[in-house]
Amino acid sequence: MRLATKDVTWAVGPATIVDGVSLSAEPGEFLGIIGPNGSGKTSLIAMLAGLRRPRRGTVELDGVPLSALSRRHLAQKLALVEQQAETAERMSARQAVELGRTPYLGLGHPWSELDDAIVARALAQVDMTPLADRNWHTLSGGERQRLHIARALAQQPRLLLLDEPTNHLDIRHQIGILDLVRRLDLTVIAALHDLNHAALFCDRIAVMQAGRLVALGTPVEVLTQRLIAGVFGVEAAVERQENGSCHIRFHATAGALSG
Ligand SMILES: Nc1ncnc2c1ncn2[C@@H]1O[C@H](COP(=O)(O)OP(=O)(O)OP(=O)(O)O)[C@@H](O)[C@H]1O
Repeated sequence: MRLATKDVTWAVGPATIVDGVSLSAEPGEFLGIIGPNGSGKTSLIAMLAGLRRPRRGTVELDGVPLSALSRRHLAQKLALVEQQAETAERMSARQAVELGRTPYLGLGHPWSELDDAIVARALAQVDMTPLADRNWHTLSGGERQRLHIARALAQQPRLLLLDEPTNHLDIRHQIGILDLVRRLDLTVIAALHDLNHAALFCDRIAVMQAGRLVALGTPVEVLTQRLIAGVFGVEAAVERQENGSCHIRFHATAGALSG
């Protein structure tokens, strides 16, 4: 499934938060979005998910404007894992994942064994089967994050939007989740903070700075010493890997936060 934006802009009062971004994610592609805190990644993802209406510009799924799709239809195509999604409900881990089946249920479509199987598979994919009956409120931040991802997988979308999906995860699960979503036959768009994860897993990377898209290309094209210094304000050496990817080595700089 292809998702494309044209000139999307979002503003709060006079402050432009996302400024004229045009990009596309092609079917099966893993597109990373990187950029400093406050550069507009979450705001852009909210527009890509149809949660926020652009003040200007369009977002299209396979050529159809998001605004033309019903919420139910959109939820069967596209799943979002938000950065800080919480639930106040008392529910088990499994019940949290079962919510992913909501867009498929209704009159004439009651819960079935197939739904059970899809939920069980999603729990297994994120390594949460052993904790499936635990109460949500007793789970750690990383376990909850993995359940959010399982809920999105249970939604069986064609396109997965992830806002910092590895937040809270230990290194094994960070790599495991990114590897999992890369292998699925899905279009994936993910905001990532770890530039080496972006280099390792993304087909292409979009770079946001102060609301604007300032670079878009393969990891090797985008992750240059110059771009990292210009956008993130840190010194780094970029090493080319034998497999064609790159690895970034950051230099500790005294007073990096003092501007
Ligand atoms: N509803 C809002 N009202 C006012 N300002 C907002 C609102 N939503 C976002 N912003 C501002 O817009 C800017 C972009 O925020 P956004 O959350 O999109 O950035 P981000 O790149 O995802 O940041 P982070 O890496 O910290 O998650 C920030 O300066 C934020 O304070």
